[in-house]
Amino acid sequence: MGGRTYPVLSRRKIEGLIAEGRSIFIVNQYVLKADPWLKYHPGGEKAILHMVGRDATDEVTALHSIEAQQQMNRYRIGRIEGRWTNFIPPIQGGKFRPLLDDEDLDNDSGECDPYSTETSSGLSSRDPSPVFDNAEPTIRNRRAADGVLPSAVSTSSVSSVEPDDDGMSYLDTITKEKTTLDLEKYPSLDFETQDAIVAKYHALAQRIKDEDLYRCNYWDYAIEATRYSILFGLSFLFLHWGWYVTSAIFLGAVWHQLVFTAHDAGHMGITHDFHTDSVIGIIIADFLGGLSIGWWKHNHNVHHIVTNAPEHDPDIEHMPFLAVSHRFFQNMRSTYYDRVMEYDAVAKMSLRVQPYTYYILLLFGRLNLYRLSWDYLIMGRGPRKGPAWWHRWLEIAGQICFWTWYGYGILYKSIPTNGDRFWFFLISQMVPMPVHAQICLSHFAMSTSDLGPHESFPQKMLRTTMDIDCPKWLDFFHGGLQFQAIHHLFPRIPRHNLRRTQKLVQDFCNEVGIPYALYGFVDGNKEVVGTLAEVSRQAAILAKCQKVIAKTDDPIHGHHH
Ligand code: HEM
Repeated sequence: MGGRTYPVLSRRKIEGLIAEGRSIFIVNQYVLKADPWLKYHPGGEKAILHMVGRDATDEVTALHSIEAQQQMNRYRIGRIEGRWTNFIPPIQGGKFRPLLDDEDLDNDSGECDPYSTETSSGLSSRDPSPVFDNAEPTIRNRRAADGVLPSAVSTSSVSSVEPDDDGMSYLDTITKEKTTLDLEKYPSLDFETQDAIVAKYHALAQRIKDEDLYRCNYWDYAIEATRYSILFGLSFLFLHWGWYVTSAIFLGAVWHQLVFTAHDAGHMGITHDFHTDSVIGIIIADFLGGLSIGWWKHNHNVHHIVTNAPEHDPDIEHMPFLAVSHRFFQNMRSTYYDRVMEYDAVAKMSLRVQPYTYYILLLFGRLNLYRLSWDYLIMGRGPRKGPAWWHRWLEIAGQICFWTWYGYGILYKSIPTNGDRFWFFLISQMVPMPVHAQICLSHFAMSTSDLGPHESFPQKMLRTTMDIDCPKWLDFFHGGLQFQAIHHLFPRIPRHNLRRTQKLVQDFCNEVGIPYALYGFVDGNKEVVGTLAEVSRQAAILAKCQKVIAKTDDPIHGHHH
């Protein structure tokens, strides 16, 4: 296929194809159409849909093996000339104008004015829809690029807002304030700055390759396996002796540790071979832990692409129990779950107390994961065709195996009384709680603002993710999640190489002027609880606004001054 030449496709043509429902994105200046592949994609449909209309080069390179990238070449339908200006993908609400039969496409060379407030493909005089949603963030970026803030808002206080409507202007003000803070803190979104960041990110990727940081040292996993075996062994020994609580604690500790290796395997970060790492992941997650790695990957793949976007990232969608952004007060529609996340009475009550209930909820996190795993496997939400078709069946076998050894073997056969069974179950399920806290820690306190489609992949990852500073000897406890920002930049780097990668990433951040968020474990937790408390306060203010409106609107009790 190497020698094949592809036609240059104009921006207008690409827009028209997307308007027809085609899944088109750009990789290394080639135009790819993934329609026939969507059903087969091991990364799930949504991962691709979030890249439609965008230059996906960095996301695709970060998340795929070389073989997968070669396989992708089959879907090339053309190429582009010049720099691609990202559209907002349809799944994120972007609007695309269909091609008209008599439209003159030759007028469009694919070049565009990035700061045009019209569609950058150049509106034709017969344009059927002069209002073009995809232009909106361009307007915002123009302001950002000019150093003018998105709107004249003060960054000092949110409580000064008049409760003049149903509270929506209050929420808008917070959104603008948060966006303004990000625009001040992070490099400008103009093309020149973002392109320079991307060029340095590519240089960083090359350095990482040159230093052989993708090579997994299997001895590191021999140490992991030894640790897991000792913990498992102790759990069974204490079970045998009738020390049920102690046994449950050790079993919970194994699960806490196993999650990290399942995460590595899920990212193909161990052998880098899709099938081998998938089997490792299924053995660990399903056979030993009772959780579906397929469910987790389905979720996690999207999370890696639209990190911390309230409408799109399932990892921060925990309504009605928790909200890490005021934007969840707006009955937002989740594109991941395809449903409205209602801000209802239950949500209002839970959010009021969320800084206090946070850790308690995490204690039950694992029970929720069983529910989600079964839903995924029973409903067959994963790929049914393509290279990952058999994962579902191996996972179901894993679930049967898990409930045989854990449910029947331990809970029923080895433990004599119902009381002991209850405590064993509860304690073993709760001990892995720190892993849930560790997962939330990476993102909950970071920005949830949408800076539009022109923000580069590396900047977005670093703006939405934090790392945890810990001494080397504690690395086993954090299991690699302490290097989450680095992991988001390069998801396939083996976990045990992340500490070495950190120095390179720090240099990169200094060079391009992106702050690298690094907190101690305790401080990071304080940030998270602080964010939960802030959102909780915002909910209380909103409720107050709405009460005032309700009163003034009430014809009997209302009193207009
Ligand atoms: C026609 C286009 C595409 C093809 C042929 C393709 C192919 C593949 C293959 C074969 C895998 C399995 C893992 C591997 O071998 O690397 C995979 C995984 C994945 N793909 Fe794609 N892909 C395409 C487009 C995309 C796009 C546009 C995205 C969005 C960034 C994406 C995101 C992912 C993710 C997140 C995974 C899971 C990675 C993991 O398991 O760690 N893919 N893809």
